[in-house]
Amino acid sequence: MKKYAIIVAGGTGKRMGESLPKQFLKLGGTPILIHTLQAFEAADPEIELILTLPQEEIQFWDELNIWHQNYLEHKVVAGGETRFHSVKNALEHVGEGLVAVHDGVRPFVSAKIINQSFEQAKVNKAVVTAVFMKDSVRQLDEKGNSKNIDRNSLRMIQTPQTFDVDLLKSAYNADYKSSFTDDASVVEAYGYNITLIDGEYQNIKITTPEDLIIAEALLKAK
Ligand SMILES: Nc1ccn([C@@H]2O[C@H](COP(=O)(O)OP(=O)(O)OP(=O)(O)O)[C@@H](O)[C@H]2O)c(=O)n1
Ligand SMILES: C[C@](O)(CO)[C@H](O)COP(=O)(O)O
Repeated sequence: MKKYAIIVAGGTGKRMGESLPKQFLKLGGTPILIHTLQAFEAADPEIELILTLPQEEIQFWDELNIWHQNYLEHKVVAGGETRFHSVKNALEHVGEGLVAVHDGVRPFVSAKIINQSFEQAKVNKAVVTAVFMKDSVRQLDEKGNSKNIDRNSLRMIQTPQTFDVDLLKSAYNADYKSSFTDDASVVEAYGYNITLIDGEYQNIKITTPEDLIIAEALLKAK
């Protein structure tokens, strides 16, 4: 079965607070996004890679690739206003089979998780990686009062999120809603059940400045 991966990197990284979008910041001297693409290549070189980027950064990315001699084959697609719109644009370049959607800023995804996601998606069609909560959690009401929530009933959701292509394309025909923070929320709104599989704590999303410090440490420990 043909395998695709949409690597979403069409954001601007506001929470990182740098002028350069965070996906291009360096980790061990190499841009984060190159680490992420290499993780998919290492997992299975047959996976067809589709990368979404902000339109205004496409030329910069070409130059970065030449500078870092990164010759991994991939198709570049302009991103959209939100992650939802970026995935929707990328789906136009995906044929039949299975597709993993992965955040470009999660460079520590392992080959094991990528390959397990595709294997499980052959059976369950909508497979999402998740880890248990480590902290206690409380829910706020409208008055600002909080109450404890059983953390065993919660999961922290990661990517890859891997789907049957026809299912994901059908789900993405929906109009955008602000509750669509990931692909699972889009597919669930379409009426399909999500299968959770174990993710990995090291598969962090680099979002705010301290994540870069953690990422450098994770890279050294690899
Ligand atoms: N219009 C967008 C917005 C986000 N993303 C991608 O979705 C992933 C997860 O999003 P997030 O971490 O929120 O990235 P940003 O939107 O760039 O960050 P911020 O919300 O801080 O601006 C990132 O790899 C990001 O580049 C995308 O492809 N297109
Ligand atoms: C897709 C995601 O990484 C799953 O945890 C997350 O929902 C992205 O959220 P963000 O608000 O765009 O960072």
